Amino acid sequence: MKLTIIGSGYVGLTTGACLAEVGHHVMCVDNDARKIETLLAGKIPIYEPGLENMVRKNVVSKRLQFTTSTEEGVNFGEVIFIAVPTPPQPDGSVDLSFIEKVAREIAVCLDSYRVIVDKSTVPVKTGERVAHTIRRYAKAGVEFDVVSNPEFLREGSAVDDLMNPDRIVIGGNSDRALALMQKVYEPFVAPVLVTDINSAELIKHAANSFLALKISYINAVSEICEVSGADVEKVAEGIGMDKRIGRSFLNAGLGYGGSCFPKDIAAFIAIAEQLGTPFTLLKEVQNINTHQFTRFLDAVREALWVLKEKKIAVWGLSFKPNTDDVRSSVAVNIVEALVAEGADVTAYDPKAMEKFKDLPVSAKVKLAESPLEAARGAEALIIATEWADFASVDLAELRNIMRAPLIFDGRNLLDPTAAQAYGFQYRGIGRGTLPVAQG
Ligand SMILES: NC(=O)C1=CN([C@@H]2O[C@H](COP(=O)(O)OP(=O)(O)OC[C@H]3O[C@@H](n4cnc5c(N)ncnc54)[C@H](O)[C@@H]3O)[C@@H](O)[C@H]2O)C=CC1
Ligand SMILES: O=C(O)[C@H]1O[C@H](OP(=O)(O)OP(=O)(O)OC[C@H]2O[C@@H](n3ccc(=O)[nH]c3=O)[C@H](O)[C@@H]2O)[C@H](O)[C@@H](O)[C@@H]1O
Repeated sequence: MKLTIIGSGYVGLTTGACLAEVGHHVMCVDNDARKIETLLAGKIPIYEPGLENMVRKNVVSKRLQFTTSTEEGVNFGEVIFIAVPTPPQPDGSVDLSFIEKVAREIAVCLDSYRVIVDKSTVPVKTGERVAHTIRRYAKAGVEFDVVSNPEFLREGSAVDDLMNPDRIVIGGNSDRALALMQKVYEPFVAPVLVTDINSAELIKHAANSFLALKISYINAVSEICEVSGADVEKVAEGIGMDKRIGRSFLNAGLGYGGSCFPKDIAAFIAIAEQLGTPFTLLKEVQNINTHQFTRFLDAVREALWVLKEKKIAVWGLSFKPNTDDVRSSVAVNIVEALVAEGADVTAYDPKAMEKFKDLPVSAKVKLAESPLEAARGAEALIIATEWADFASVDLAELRNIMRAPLIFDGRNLLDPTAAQAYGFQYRGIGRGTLPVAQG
């Protein structure tokens, strides 16, 4: 089939590459001319395992094309996916101006029947608005349908998530559109759930909010573990062994970050509020997330007494491992907080340092070429992202090059007993009452 994706960012590019990989002909559109130039030059603007090879291969076979022209894209695809940003507004509600603009842009180019698919994460009832907008701006008599097809990929494992999805959700009310959507997803081995548009839109916000709720739940438990001398890793294992609960998304840490959870939870709260059904549980999910971050920083302050001029190493800048994405990264928030208090921060990340350099705080942070170089002479080490490389660092060498042996492991990456055996004072998250000296 011929498919078009409008918005060649994280979701658009990975989805486009995977749809081409399974045999479709895909045209990715973006109004950022530099991004399209980069892609046309064979470079990938994001780091995602497996993506670069997949894009190259499908560009060579001409199944994947790039353009800045929406008109070209609308003429090309029978199905047109919208994958543009849906950022938060200051009050948490969703800024739908990108979606509305694309709807108008598509409308004026429509000449014959197209299925317009919303893949961006949008509030319930957005599909109805998109359909009205297209109807208003399109030539009289042109036929089209609007479908909701939310995306569930995770950054860092996007290719695998797209190629082997747990489910494909298609929300629509036209048999013609649903038949074309079934054809799009025919090559994938995954259950397809067909719903109305509103339910499909709601599934996305409800799923992300539930995952965030799981994280906040275990983070709240981690605080109880700390004061009671229990180990959250064991507690998570024990509750996760119940198949009804499951172990995934029960990793206690610094709280959830990234370009999706913080904005989507805020959005769902705003959506519920607007519908007159306040979702107070999710406000508590947010509160716990903030509290988890604050109490981690408090523990650092408590141990170091004064942060000003203290040399602190931070391992990890991306919001999670296996990505170079630093959008709403908790690791970056930690760096910002340390810098604001005058600490002398040296950071290292295997993939995210280039993108970190675009952030204002980077002007006040030194970047190292390896985890050990970042830790040289440091009075404390903070592990902010759980990159696998960090777990294999030689602890004896680390102990030798640090000025003071303090580790704050915000991701429970290291084995506390091993760290202590090498003379470190180790503080993880929810890992009993391991002491950290004061002053
Ligand atoms: N990043 C993720 O892991 C996931 C994101 N989502 C959702 O997907 C949507 C897109 O997110 P990302 O891909 O992360 O955003 P992104 O910011 O990486 O990409 C969006 C792209 O759209 C382009 N764009 C904006 N307006 C345009 C227009 N009028 N015409 C053509 N291109 C235009 C931008 O230049 C940008 O390249 C959001 O709603 C997000 O919540 C859903 C699942 C996963
Ligand atoms: O809508 C989206 O954009 C996507 O949001 C998340 O994916 P992503 O943000 O890429 O990454 P996650 O693996 O979910 O991690 C999000 C945050 O939660 C944190 N997290 C995750 C899991 C966990 O157990 N503990 C924990 O603190 C991570 O460190 C990270 O800061 C969802 O997992 C995807 O299903 C969804 O498609």
